Amino acid sequence: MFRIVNATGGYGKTVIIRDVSIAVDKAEIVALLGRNGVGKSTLMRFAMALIPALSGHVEIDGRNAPEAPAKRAKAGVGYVPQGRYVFPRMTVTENIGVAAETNGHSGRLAVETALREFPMLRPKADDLAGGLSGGQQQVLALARALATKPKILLLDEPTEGVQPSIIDEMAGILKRINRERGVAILVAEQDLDFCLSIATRAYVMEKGSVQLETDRESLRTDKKLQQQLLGV
Ligand SMILES: Nc1ncnc2c1ncn2[C@@H]1O[C@H](COP(=O)(O)OP(=O)(O)OP(=O)(O)O)[C@@H](O)[C@H]1O
Repeated sequence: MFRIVNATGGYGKTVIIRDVSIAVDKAEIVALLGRNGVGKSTLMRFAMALIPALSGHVEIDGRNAPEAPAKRAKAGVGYVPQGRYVFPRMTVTENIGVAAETNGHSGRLAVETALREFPMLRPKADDLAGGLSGGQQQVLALARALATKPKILLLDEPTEGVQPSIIDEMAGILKRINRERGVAILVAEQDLDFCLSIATRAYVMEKGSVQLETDRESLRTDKKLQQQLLGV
């Protein structure tokens, strides 16, 4: 359903990712693992057309994805960047409404759906997003991405700076979204336990390339692999 094909790209003349290919099927949850700085975020930016492709391309349902980020979002790619980026001076409701309307959907319906799906946001609906806790902002960023009605969600380190109880809740939320809405998820993470709790497959990156594709069982049992590739 979603494929990154032979992706090569970086910043200016510096090539960071080389010849990376990744596929995520409809309604799959796939993890993108690797140590700090191996290029996970850069691959996510490539997938969202936020950096130019030196070579390679992205396919959605067998078709080449449009090159501009806004068009890619309309074609069904939802993206939550590392550090989340909600609009801090807008309320929770406004954040969700704007995301929906920018992508041609009803803001009112998106807000209703989000507050139903994420009870944690209900008491905060009229609060400024900048005043929420890290975990609440992460959930809001997720709600914003979902308001665009994506086929696939790209999540860049969603557990970073989020307290453990909310990480567990987030894992539950992602599994539910995946099951009930049929949204595929590609999640870049350093938190192996979180990935093991939600993803059935993983790609492991090293130095800008995919070194290994593996399944949950192998990741869970192969301690040597964990140490070698993730430093855990
Ligand atoms: N905007 C940028 N301009 C130039 N170089 C960058 C930029 N962003 C990242 N890099 C470099 O690209 C390399 C890969 O970084 P990237 O953020 O993609 O890795 P990562 O695996 O996501 O790591 P992290 O978990 O720390 O985010 C690093 O060497 C980083 O310094």
